[in-house]
Amino acid sequence: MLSVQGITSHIGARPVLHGVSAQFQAGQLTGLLGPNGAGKSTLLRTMADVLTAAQGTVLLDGKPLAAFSARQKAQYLAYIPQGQEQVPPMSVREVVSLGRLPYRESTEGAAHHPAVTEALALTGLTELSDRKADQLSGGEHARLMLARALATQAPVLLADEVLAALDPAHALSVMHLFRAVAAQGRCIVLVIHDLLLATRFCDRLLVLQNGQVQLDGPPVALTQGMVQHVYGVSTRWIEGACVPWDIQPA
Ligand SMILES: Nc1ncnc2c1ncn2[C@@H]1O[C@H](COP(=O)(O)OP(=O)(O)OP(=O)(O)O)[C@@H](O)[C@H]1O
Repeated sequence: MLSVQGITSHIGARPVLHGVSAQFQAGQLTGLLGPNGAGKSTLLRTMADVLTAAQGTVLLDGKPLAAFSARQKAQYLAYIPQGQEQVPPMSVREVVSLGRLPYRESTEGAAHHPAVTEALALTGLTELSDRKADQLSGGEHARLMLARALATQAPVLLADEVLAALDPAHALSVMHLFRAVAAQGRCIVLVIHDLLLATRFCDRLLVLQNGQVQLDGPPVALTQGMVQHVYGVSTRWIEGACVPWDIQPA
């Protein structure tokens, strides 16, 4: 559904990605892992067409991104950037309804579109629908951004560290939600630092280090040696999930 071929990126003179290639299938939840500065957000932004690579191609259903109009891309790709985005002084429901913009629905129609109501329910925001969006807590804001992305009904969802502000219950609920959304046939790429949740919930892990792919495979391929090599931490596997255990002595 979505693939990157030989992506090489520079930010200023600094090389960030070096010939990254990968394929992301419909119905698959991929965890994009790697240490701080590895290039995960840069790769995601390139796939979202926010950044243009110096070399390489991003293909959607086999066609280069450039072959799609801006509106087609907005209908096809939902992107949640890293960090807390400033939201307009609108209600939670109205901000989620902005996810319908690529379809040019009327403001009134969009606010009551079934996809908006469903996205609010799936992210546990129904009761906050009428609250001012700029008055939410960090975790509620993260779920709002996810709800707006889900309201697009885009077949590809690119999410950058959406779990960072979530408490354990909401983090688990969002991972279950991603699984359910992937089961509908959507393609999800999630930048994630939580090894336990990544190995427990993702179908596949793509691990970047210094702008290069270190691993592309199922969660079980993330061996203790690989984690030690990439992050410098020791791990234990508990019930099929990789748990960071201690920092390796330098
Ligand atoms: N606007 C920018 N100007 C200069 N350097 C940048 C810029 N954005 C990113 N970089 C650099 O590019 C490299 C990759 O950044 P990127 O945000 O892709 O990493 P990441 O893997 O997402 O990291 P993190 O886990 O910390 O979010 C880093 O060394 C970063 O400092």
